Amino acid sequence: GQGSAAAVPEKDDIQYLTPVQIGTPPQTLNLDFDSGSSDLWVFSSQTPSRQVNGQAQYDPAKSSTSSKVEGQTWSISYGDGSASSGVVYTDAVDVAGVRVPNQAVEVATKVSSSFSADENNDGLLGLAFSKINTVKPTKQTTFFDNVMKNLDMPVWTSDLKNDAPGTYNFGYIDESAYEGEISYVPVDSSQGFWSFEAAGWSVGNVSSTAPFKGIADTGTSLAMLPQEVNTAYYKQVPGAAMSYSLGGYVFPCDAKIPEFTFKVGDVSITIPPSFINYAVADEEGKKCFGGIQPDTDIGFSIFGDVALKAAFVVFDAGSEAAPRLGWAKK
Ligand SMILES: O=C(CCCl)NNC1=[NH+]CCN1
Repeated sequence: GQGSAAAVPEKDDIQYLTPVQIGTPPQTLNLDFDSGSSDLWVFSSQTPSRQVNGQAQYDPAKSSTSSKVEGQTWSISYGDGSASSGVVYTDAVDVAGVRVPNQAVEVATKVSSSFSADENNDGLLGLAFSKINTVKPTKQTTFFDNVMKNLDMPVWTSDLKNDAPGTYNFGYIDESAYEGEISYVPVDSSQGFWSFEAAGWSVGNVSSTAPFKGIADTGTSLAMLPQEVNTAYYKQVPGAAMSYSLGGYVFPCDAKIPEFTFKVGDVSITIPPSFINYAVADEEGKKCFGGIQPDTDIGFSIFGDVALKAAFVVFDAGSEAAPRLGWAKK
C-alpha cells in the first residue's frame, strides 16, 4: 500500500501538522510528524483540563477498538525543553489510508506549557527509530515500523514547503516531487535518529568540504548547524549579532542576507534567504531571528524544517541492509 498526507504549517512554519484518524469510529487529530522522536502521543480525555487549550482530545472510551495496555507508562522530553507523559492504549491508526490496527497510542496525562499553549497541535507521531520509544517496561514500535511490511516500498518521504502545505508520503517516491538525482547517504541509527554525514557547506565565497554529522528532524523548526557555519554566515549579514536575550543570532529585518548551501553526497541543497529570515524577534519588529542557529550544546547538527523545506527527503529504512537518507533538489 501507499498513502499521501498533507503537512500543514503552523505560523512561521514552526511545525507542520498532519490529520490522523484514531479509533472506531475515527477520531481525527492533527499531529506533528516528528522524525526526531519515536512516540505517538496524543492529547486525550485523560489530559488535565487546565492543560488543554483548544486541542482535539482522543477518548479511548469512545472507541470500540481501543484497549488499555496495563502497567505501561511513557515520559518524553524534546530538544526544545518541551515534555509530556502518560499511559498507553492500542487502537487503529490511519494516516492517509495507511492503517495499523493495533498501534500504541500514548495518551497524555500531563503535557508541558508549550504543548498546552499550541492549540493546533493535538500530539506527535514519532518517525525516528523505535529503539528510542519511551514506553516502559515494554518499548513500543512506531507507526512506520508497524506499516513498513505493508508498504510497496519501505520508505516515507518529506516534501515540506515554506508557508504552504507540503506532503508526507508513505510507501512510494513521487518522481514529480523533485528535480535531478536523489543522493542517498548511509544512516547511523545507533542513537535512534536519522543521523547522516553532510559533505560540506558554502555561504557566499566561504566554503568547507569537511564532513559533519547531523540528523534529519522534521520536529525541529530551525537548522541547528556548527558554530563555524554560524560565524561564517552571520559575518556576511550586516548588523547580525548573537542575542542572548532573544535566544540566538538576530539581524536587522531589512538586511540583505545570503543563501546557504549544504552538500549531501553529490547533491547540493540551497536554503534561500527567505527561509533564513525566520521570524520577527523583537517588539519593535526591527530584529529578525535567524533560521540558522548554533548546534553547540547538542553534539550534532539538526537539519530541521528550515533545511528540510529546501529539499525532497527519502527516509528509507529497508531497501538496503542499512537505513539510508535520500536528498534531492526540488
Ligand atoms: O526533540 C527533538 C531534537 C532531537 Cl535531537 N526533535 N523533535 C522535537 N519534537 C518536538 C520538539 N522537537
